[in-house]
Amino acid sequence: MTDLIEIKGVTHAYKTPNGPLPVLDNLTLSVPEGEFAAVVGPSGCGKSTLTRLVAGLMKPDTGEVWLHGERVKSPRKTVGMAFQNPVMLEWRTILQNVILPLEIVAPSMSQPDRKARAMELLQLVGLDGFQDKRPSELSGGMRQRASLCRAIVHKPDVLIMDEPFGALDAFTREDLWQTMHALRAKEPFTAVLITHDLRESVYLGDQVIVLSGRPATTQFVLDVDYPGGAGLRQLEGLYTPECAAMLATLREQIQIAQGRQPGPAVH
Ligand SMILES: Nc1ncnc2c1ncn2[C@@H]1O[C@H](COP(=O)(O)OP(=O)(O)OP(=O)(O)O)[C@@H](O)[C@H]1O
Repeated sequence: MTDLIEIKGVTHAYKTPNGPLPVLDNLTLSVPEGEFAAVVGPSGCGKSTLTRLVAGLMKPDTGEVWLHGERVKSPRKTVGMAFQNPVMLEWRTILQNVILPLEIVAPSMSQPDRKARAMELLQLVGLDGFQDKRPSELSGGMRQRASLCRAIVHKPDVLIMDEPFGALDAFTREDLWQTMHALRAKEPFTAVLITHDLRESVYLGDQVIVLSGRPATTQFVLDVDYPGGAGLRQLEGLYTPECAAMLATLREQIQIAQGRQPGPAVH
């Protein structure tokens, strides 16, 4: 499998009134095409900075970011993004919000084709019937579903998600995890997910990348061998000894990243 995202020896420091704040330190990682990478690490270690670099929203001080064999030097249209608080335009309907990236990336696409594409995704995430509502008429979970549709409507090379489920209650979050798997089964994409939730990282990730404390570097990579084999992952798999062992390993790595002695694992 070829690597779709390649981050090679990236170092970055923010300029602050108190001097440079080193955030990334010689960070190297790669995500093969079609894979889902979950990124975890201590709070403030530089995870969001990493997503901005991949999207081309900022340039690293040193090192290189490559996407699909091209060096990233400016914002990329071929990247879809979803955040914790989806920014939806209230004067547009849900359908019009989902269509928005197509208006920018595919201006020659006909209106009926745009609508058909958006409706296909809205149906897939269980939002058919809500396409004419305004964002404020939907629950937080529904808005996040619509935001995921908007992030992939233009078939981006890579979907970057920064804590997209962080503000949702536990049950809604689990529903969204399953929706994410359903979306990937329908149209595979390469994804980078920033999360603080280790269960989420294991349920969704093909690999879980643990970043060290700031300035972040790649401390550990877990290849997820999710119980149940190929096919849609079942939530029940999270309660198996295999998953418990993976979660214990990740928990230990996070403690190391936080500069703490790993404590006993709780199963
Ligand atoms: N534009 C900026 N200018 C100066 N400092 C910044 C800027 N953006 C982020 N920082 C600082 O850089 C560090 C890393 O920020 P970043 O948001 O990448 O971390 P994070 O791992 O995503 O954090 P969290 O886990 O809390 O979401 C933080 O200390 C933050 O305060």
